[in-house]
Amino acid sequence: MSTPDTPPSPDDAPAALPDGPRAPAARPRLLRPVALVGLMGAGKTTVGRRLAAMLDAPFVDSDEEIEAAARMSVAEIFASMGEDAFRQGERRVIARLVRQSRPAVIATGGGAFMNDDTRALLLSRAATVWIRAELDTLVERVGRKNTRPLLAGGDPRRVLAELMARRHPVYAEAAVVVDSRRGEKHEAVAARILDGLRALGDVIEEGPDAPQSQETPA
Ligand SMILES: Nc1ncnc2c1ncn2[C@@H]1O[C@H](COP(=O)(O)OP(=O)(O)OP(=O)(O)O)[C@@H](O)[C@H]1O
Ligand SMILES: O=C(O)C1=C[C@@H](O)[C@@H](O)[C@H](O)C1
Ligand SMILES: [Mg+2]
Repeated sequence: MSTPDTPPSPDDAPAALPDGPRAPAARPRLLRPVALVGLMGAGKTTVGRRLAAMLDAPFVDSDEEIEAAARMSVAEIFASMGEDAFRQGERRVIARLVRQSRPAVIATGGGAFMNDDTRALLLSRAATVWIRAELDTLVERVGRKNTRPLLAGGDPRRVLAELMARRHPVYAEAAVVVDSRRGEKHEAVAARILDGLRALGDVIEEGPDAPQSQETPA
């Protein structure tokens, strides 16, 4: 115990209470929107939701936003108004989403990045991430749901292979490329995207207690 004429010793400091209340660990914070691009089945929607939760950021999906605005499913929009009308709606929706005041994780529709205007906008205002997956993986994943108009009535493997040949060189313009491998959990893909975003340097602000990269040095 220290007295008024003895300086306090470090031992006088209150003992750390291991089980006492602590400030909650601050999460990394998003400074710019993140736009996920890639083919149908890559995981833009399902991985994107996990990534947004890790960043405590809003999650938005351009397909879901278009559906809400049109009060129709993507398949119904394609059937009743055609693909061109869908693409115009997609361009407008994405332009709105990247300008939201609070940066969000945006899952874009698989074809959105192929539009020159949308791609230019995303490359200038968002951190773009291509979630890349092999053909076999995509074919297996899209087989779980039959709501994708571009795959309706055709052979999904053939259609996806054609889209892959056309789109991969364009998706490759994204700032970050992350492979989504078969058997790897959504969370693992989201964590690697977070590492990629950190490496860009101007997308994530670290909280004081934010967990550091999961990557182990080679
Ligand atoms: N890493 C993963 N591990 C296991 N399943 C996955 C993974 N990523 C995606 N999936 C599954 O693949 C399917 C398609 O994923 P998702 O809907 O997220 O793709 P998408 O890129 O949003 O496709 P679309 O462009 O058609 O909207 C879902 O059933 C999802 O759970
Ligand atoms: O790859 C595409 O062109 C598409 C992907 C989906 O996200 C939807 O936007 C729609 O089914 C078209
Ligand atoms: Mg999706």
